[in-house]
Amino acid sequence: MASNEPASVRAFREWFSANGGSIHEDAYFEREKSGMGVYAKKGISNGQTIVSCPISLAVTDQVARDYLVAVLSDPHQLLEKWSSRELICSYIVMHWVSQEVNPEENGSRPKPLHGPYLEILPPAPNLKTPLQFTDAEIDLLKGTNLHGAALDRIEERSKEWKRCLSLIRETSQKWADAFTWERYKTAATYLSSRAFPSSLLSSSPSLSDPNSTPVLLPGVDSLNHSRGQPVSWVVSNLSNAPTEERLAISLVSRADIHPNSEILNNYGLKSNAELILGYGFALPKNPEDTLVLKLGSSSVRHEITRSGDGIEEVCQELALVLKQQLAEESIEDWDLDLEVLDRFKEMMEVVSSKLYHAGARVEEPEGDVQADVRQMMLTYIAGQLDVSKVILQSLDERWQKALQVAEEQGVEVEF
Ligand SMILES: C[S@@+](CC[C@H](N)C(=O)[O-])C[C@H]1O[C@@H](n2cnc3c(N)ncnc32)[C@H](O)[C@@H]1O
Repeated sequence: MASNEPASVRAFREWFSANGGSIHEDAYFEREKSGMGVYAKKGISNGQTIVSCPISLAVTDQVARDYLVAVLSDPHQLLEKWSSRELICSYIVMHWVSQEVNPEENGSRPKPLHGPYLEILPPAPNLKTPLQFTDAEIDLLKGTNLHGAALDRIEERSKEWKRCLSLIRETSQKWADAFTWERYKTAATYLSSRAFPSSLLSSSPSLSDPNSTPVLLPGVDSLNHSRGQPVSWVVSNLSNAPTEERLAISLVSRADIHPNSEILNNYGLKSNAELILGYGFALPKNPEDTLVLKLGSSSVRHEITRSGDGIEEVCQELALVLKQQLAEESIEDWDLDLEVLDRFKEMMEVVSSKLYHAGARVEEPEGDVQADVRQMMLTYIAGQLDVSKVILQSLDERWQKALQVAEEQGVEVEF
């Protein structure tokens, strides 16, 4: 219950309410493996606000830029070129840096503002995205699409960290020494696993604004995900004043919550690849799983779903490739279909075999592999294999149809 909450949560609650935030009186935080979970002391009825965060408490790229401009020497030109992620990650890391490095070194520089919020976030060892994977864990992904995606993610973040570090070093070598890769990875994981789109924070909120940037909303981001959980994110005016600064974003439950059950959010429909890369967890039998296929040197990326959407587009691309290879030669439609299906099947046999091998390696891993990471990978690979089975089954059905068409045209196809 609230009185048994960890000291960090009590300090967060104090900071949050002193700055205009509010948390439902029957909601309490409990420490768990992934960080915190939020639970209901008593039943909470449909339509009630669970948590409300004023926009003035949000961690935006503007808040981060203002702080960095104030503390770094001559930062203007460089900071202009930083992405929202670089700004926010650096701002987060500077909380730890400025706390650790001699206060005299910091002089009269302003302090970052979100300390009590960062204190309730999961510590680095509890984070499980590929940024935290050991080499052995990354290697286990070989043969899956996630292997390349994980390596790309690590490389991109590492480049960002080096760029940010070089500017920090111009101000203070001690700061630069404390501005570590480990800390930058932690900040980047906080951002990928908790950010909301900035387009939500307007008096006319939207989820599909291409200019949207990531924003952290303390408190609102404390709820775990449940697929399909009915919730609303509501933008309201705290004081009836028509200024954006007085806006707050609230999470409202759209279902009755039973006593002692977890209060959940809904992060939207995401595949396990997306959940692992950004959040560090996977959902068993996730209906949003897709298998990504690319043909040879083609740049087209096909995402095949569990219901087989996307298979037809791969067939069409293969047919185009085959027609180009045949040049002037004429070919019956059913014959082209059979060629396409043959090639597609060959490709899927390679994909499935790689996935089976990856699954077998994950079943009996070698080296430094954590049990929960191994389980997450097994869940991901099972989903990839499910989609590849859907594809193979669809190819068999298409094959039978093409044979039937050939037969109707009086052709008996021999193998
Ligand atoms: C926005 S935070 C949610 C609250 C979080 N548990 C905390 O400590 O603050 C997102 C993180 O919570 C965890 N999480 C959320 N939903 C989950 C779920 N359904 N299964 C496993 N972990 C989940 C993951 O570690 C994820 O990166």
